[in-house]
Amino acid sequence: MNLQEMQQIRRELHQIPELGFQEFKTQQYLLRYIKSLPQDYLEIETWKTGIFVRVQGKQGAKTIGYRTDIDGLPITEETDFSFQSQHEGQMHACGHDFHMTIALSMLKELTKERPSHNVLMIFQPAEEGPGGAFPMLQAEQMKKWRPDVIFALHIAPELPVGTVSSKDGLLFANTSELFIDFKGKGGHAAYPHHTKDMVVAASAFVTELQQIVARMVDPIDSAVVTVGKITGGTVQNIIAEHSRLEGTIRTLKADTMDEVKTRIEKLVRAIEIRYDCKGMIDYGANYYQVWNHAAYVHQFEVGMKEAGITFKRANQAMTGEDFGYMLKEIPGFMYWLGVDSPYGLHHAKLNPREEAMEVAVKANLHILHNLK
Ligand SMILES: CC(=O)N[C@@H](CCC[C@H](N)C(=O)O)C(=O)O
Repeated sequence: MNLQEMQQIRRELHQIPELGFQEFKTQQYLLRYIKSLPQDYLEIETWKTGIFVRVQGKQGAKTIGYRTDIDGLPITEETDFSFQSQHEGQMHACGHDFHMTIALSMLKELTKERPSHNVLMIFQPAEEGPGGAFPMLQAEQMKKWRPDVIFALHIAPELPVGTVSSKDGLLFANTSELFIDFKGKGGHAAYPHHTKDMVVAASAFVTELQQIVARMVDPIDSAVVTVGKITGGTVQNIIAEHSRLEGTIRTLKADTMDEVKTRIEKLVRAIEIRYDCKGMIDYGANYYQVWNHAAYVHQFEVGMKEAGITFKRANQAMTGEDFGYMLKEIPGFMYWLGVDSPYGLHHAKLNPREEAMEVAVKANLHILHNLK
């Protein structure tokens, strides 16, 4: 597939971002394209809003899995693209439009040059939440077409086009979503002494929360707690009866995740006592760390040299990825693809350079044709 065709697909997908497990238009778009390819060696099966496509290899001794995520984020786009999101309040702000286009392009090339190994292309919903990788691993298709090795990529705004990056061992952190509701007693803004103000309770919680990382986690280890959203109250002169915090916890070690959660629970109990309210915690979706298998990262590094693509050793990142669940069961790796965007992941002006998709397809086909 040439760059022009990739640009067209990426831009069409960019206009229809959908949240986790609601990727209905996206699934239809992908299926339409996949069914337009020569079908001789393809088997296609849907799973919820995702898709499995199996390419029957010439020898078929081994199956290589490749996973792309397909969901968007609840962000209002602020780019000046002519192909802006048509779904209000939703945007492909994490590059999944790129990821899908790269996968379709790989598939087209595989139907032209049949691979030696079988290839299982996995179009996975809900990476941003609540997580599609874990349930997809339990799917029937995963049992009958189980890959022997699996890989995936993620765009990296801070790396130049033409560069890929990875490392053996831990690449991405353990993550857990965090939702906390505080319930108190509302009332007139002029009579605070008759109320239990949940805006004040939420504010105290957020301020104190950062002490968990600053003072309770070993500085040699690492953790992040971020509150990305606070809601509470109704109007300016009514004291809020309810407040809600939505955030995420990131840790390099699984044990540290347990420790941070215990500290959060203690802090919520302390807020309950201090502000005479009720605090309820829900950890939402948890993602297992992305742990790359050294032997495959090594093959990837060697392969990129052969393909004329710059390989850079990556640092560990506090991003999360439910692809970690796939790597927990199947050996393989994940890598960063340089896309040179002035705005980062999850930013309303994310603007990755489209030429990077050609680099990714070249890199991925090289892996598929050469992986041992
Ligand atoms: C690559 C990336 O940005 N992934 C997301 C995964 C979200 C996990 C979950 N919803 C959470 O917020 O904990 C990320 O935010 O790192």
